[in-house]
Amino acid sequence: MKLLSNFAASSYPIADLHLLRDADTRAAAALLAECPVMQAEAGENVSDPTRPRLTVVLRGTLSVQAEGVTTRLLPGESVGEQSVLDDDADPAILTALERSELLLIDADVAWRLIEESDGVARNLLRLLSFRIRAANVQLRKRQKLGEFYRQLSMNDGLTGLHNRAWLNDMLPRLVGTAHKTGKPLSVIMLDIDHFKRFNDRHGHPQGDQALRAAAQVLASALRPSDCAVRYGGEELMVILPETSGTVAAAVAGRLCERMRQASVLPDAHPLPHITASFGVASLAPAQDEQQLVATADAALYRAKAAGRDRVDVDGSASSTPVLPSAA
Ligand SMILES: Nc1nc2c(ncn2[C@@H]2O[C@H](COP(=O)(O)OP(=O)(O)OP(=O)(O)O)[C@@H](O)[C@H]2O)c(=O)[nH]1
Repeated sequence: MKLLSNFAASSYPIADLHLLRDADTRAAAALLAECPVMQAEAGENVSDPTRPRLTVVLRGTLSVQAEGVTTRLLPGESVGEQSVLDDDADPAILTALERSELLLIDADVAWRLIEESDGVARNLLRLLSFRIRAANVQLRKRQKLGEFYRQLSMNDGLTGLHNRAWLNDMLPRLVGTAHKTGKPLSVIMLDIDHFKRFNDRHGHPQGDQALRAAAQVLASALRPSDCAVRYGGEELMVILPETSGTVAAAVAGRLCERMRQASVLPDAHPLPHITASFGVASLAPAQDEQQLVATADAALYRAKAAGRDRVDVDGSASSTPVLPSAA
């Protein structure tokens, strides 16, 4: 930066400085008289990381970069108020966006301006209050964005169901709650039958469509307290809090039947259908979430081995084929 003059020798009126509006102009002029007026070139960094001070834009534009947010200062506006109040150097990066003229006010002069003029103190409070509001708005926006991305990262892009990351986060909590409250917790693992064959016959995009249809069957058949998860590939899972094994088996039977009836590719002739195999397990005393999933997986394996398109309930003697409904 190049020194142009001191403020007394410059032609800038005090009334143009926002911070000094309604201040006692004569007293302010006396205090500011020796403060330097500097010239900065476009792109020049004009921050001072060593000491607190006020920087007032007299001409040109200044960019202020702080905590990931960039703002522009126009003539009359200032930066560094908080650094003066904190008695600490301003961490913001100040860059001239064009050839600019700046008034630099050291912290001790800034304090005397505040102490000697109610107007300056009032302007400062207004300015800080405005900045707090702006910072709060930014914070709320970031929180919303963060929540949006968190939701996104917890959902499977293809089916819209919860994904494995969600499961890894939620299932231990649900298991913990079930053990603590003594209420039952059941899970259903299901896997689309012969899905490789479906893909080979109809194509991978149609396979994706079948997966979406299967997810839709789950989403439309469950209570709001139940959760459907894409466990991986063509394997899905349903979590049923406060649900006994008997009820979960009935739910699985209903899902098995609806899966068979689901309209997968409505425009295809003949209409392709999917079936799925289901394994049901309920949380046993002292069981953790991994053991619960492994138990449901074992039941699913038995349902596959027994002929697919059926439900196997852990602890029951055999897997149950679900008969087509009369309708
Ligand atoms: N279209 C599509 N296919 C997938 C996706 N994820 C996994 N698959 C396919 O699912 C098929 C699973 O095949 P397998 O594990 O052999 O099982 P399967 O053919 O369903 O046979 P069973 O489970 O024994 O009835 C593979 O061909 C995978 O490519 C997906 O996101 N989209």
